[in-house]
Amino acid sequence: MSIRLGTRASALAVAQSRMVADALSRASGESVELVEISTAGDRSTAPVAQLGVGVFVSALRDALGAKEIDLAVHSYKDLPTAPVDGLVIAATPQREDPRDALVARDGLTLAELPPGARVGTGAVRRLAQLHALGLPIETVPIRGNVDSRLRRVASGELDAVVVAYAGVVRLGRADEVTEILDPRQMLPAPAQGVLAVECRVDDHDLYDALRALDHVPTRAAVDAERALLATLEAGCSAPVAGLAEIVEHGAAVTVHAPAADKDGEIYLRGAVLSPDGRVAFRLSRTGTLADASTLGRLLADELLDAGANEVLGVQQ
Ligand SMILES: NCc1[nH]cc(CCC(=O)O)c1CC(=O)O
Repeated sequence: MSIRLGTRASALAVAQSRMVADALSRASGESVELVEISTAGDRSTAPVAQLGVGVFVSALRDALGAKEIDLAVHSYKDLPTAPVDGLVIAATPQREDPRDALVARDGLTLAELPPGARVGTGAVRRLAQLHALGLPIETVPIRGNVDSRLRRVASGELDAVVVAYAGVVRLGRADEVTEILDPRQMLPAPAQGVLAVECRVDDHDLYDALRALDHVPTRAAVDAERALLATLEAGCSAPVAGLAEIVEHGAAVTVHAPAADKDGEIYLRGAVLSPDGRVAFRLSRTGTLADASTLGRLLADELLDAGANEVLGVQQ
């Protein structure tokens, strides 16, 4: 019998799941079949901020718990920060480029967009950072799968959209990107570009097979970014961004390429903004790969002390 991998049905989710299925069958010698599962996030057209965290993952986790599937592949950034009883993230494969990207008409970059240009994005984090740039553009809240968002530019309805570069790459459409956004302008979401491969805690054979797909520096970066998010989250849905990079030979490099050892250094940036982008707190800190979660918590505490607690509505 083959291993059943549960996935959302979107083109991006299926592309990501195929990558994991291929890697797992190479590592284990077993065959892996994809099982498409519809989630509340796929069925509803309401804004994600309104539907709540986890709308893309609950149905997959239910199917995993009920043994209808053996593993689930998620976009890590879609996972709520709370762990789930009985399930474990067995692997975080090597990260894709975590930055955000602009897909604009006529090859335009952000700076080249004319006054009044309509730029679509659904994420409060992206809207706030776009506003903070002070460009004469109009932001348009949109949602939907990456392919349907790109279509709004092709159809002329929008001048541009901001999407995760990783998603466009995995769909094989990187050539449509007109600018990769510098994290100094647009800090990505914690865990953007990372896949979470989840199985049942007591499924030891599968867990062991999946461990072979885990990428240590990616896991450390995610631990730092997610600890930052979890510490800041305390009862809020304000725009929060975070990016951990590995320091190699004195330079910070995005985790997607190099390997690194546990003694290596990690550089974490964090940002908290008001939804209109008028107030922004941006701080960074370095730590070791082995202590990645501590680094995330410490940076979150610094952001809160600097005043982010007021934007977030957290009582300190
Ligand atoms: N629910 C949105 C979502 N979740 C994961 C990705 C992209 C892939 C990734 O970050 O791993 C996207 C699309 C986007 O943000 O543009």
